[in-house]
Amino acid sequence: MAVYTDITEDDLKRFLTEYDVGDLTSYKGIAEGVENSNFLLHTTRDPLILTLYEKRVEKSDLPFFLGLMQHLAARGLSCPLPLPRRDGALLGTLSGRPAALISFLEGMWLRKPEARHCRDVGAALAKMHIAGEGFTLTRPNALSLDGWHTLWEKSEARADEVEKGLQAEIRGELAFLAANWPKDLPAGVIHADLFPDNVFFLGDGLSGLIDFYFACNDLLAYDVSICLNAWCFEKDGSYNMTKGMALLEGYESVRPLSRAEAEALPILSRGSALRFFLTRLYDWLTTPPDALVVKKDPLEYLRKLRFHAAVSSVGEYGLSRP
Ligand SMILES: Nc1ncnc2c1ncn2[C@@H]1O[C@H](COP(=O)(O)OP(=O)(O)OP(=O)(O)O)[C@@H](O)[C@H]1O
Ligand SMILES: N[C@@H](CCO)C(=O)O
Repeated sequence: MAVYTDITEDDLKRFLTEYDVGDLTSYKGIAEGVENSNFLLHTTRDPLILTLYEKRVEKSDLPFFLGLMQHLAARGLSCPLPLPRRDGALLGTLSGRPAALISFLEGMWLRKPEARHCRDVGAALAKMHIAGEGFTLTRPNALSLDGWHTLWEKSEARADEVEKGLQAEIRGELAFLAANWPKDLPAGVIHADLFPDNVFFLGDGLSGLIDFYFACNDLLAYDVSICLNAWCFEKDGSYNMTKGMALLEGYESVRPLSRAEAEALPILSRGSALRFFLTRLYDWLTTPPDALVVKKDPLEYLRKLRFHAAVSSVGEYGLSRP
C-alpha cells in the first residue's frame, strides 16, 4: 500500500474548495507505490490524483518536481499536470502534509513488459531528456555518490544480517565507484526512477510517464542505466539482451548516445544498481514488520550490481558499436 497519511472527507472537501475542480463524488486510497500517499478522486468533472508527500520528499524540492511536470507537459511529453489552486499555488496542505492535485493519466503499468515495450520506454526516456532542456530550476541528485555513502552509513552495521559478507563488498563497491565515476558526460534533467510501475500503457502504446519525485539534474546516460536495470532483467536475475537491445535502440532512435556515454554504461549501471540496493536495504532494515507497505528485495539489486561489475564490453548490453 501507499497510504501513510489518512484523510477525512471533511478535510478533503475543505482542501478542494481552494481549487476549481468540481465537487467531490468519491475518493479512495491507492495501494500501489512506496514513497507517497496517493488517492484517486472522482469529481463532477475529471478524475484526479491527490498526492500527500511523505518522508523521503523534501518540501523544498516540490517546486522543482511540480514545475518540471508542467515544463515537460508543455513540451508535449505525456505526464501528469499539477493543477493550480485558485490563488495560483501548486501546493497546499492536507492532514499536516504538503499536498498537490495532479491530472489523472489513463493507462496501466505492465507487470510483464516485453521487448517492444522496452523500445517504447527507451524512446520516451530520450524524449523526456530533450523535453527537459530549458527547465530553469535545478536539483542535484541527492542519491548519487555522496547520498549513497550517507545511506550506507545508516545500514552498514546491520548489513551482514541480510547477507554475510555484504559489509566488505559494499565498502569496496563505494570506493570503486567514487574513484571511477564519470564526470564529463552530457547532463540534464533525469527521471531517476523510471521503473515499469511509473510507465503507463494504453492499448498498444505508451500513454505516459508518472512519478517525477526523484527527478534531478544528472548524467543523461545514468537514467538509461536505471532503465536497463529496471526493465531488462528477468525474475531469475539474468540480463535479457533482447530487451536491453530494444531499450537502447528506442533511446538512440531519439537521442543517440555518444561513444563516451556508451562506454560508461557498465559503471553507470553498477552505480544505479547500488542506488536501488541501498534504498531497499535501508527500508528492509527499518520498516516495521506490521507496516502495510510491501518491502522490495535489496538482494535483487545486489545481483544486478554483480552482473554489471563483470561486464567487459557494452556489446554485452546489446549495444552495437563499430
Ligand atoms: N497521474 C496519475 N494518473 C493515474 N494514476 C496515477 C497517477 N499518479 C499516481 N497514480 C497511481 O498511483 C500509484 C502510485 O503512484 P506513484 O508511483 O507516484 O507513487 P509513489 O509512492 O511515489 O511510488 P514509487 O514506489 O513508484 O516511488 C501508481 O501506480 C498509479 O496507480
Ligand atoms: N523504484 C524503486 C522504489 C521507489 O524509489 C525500487 O524499485 O526500489
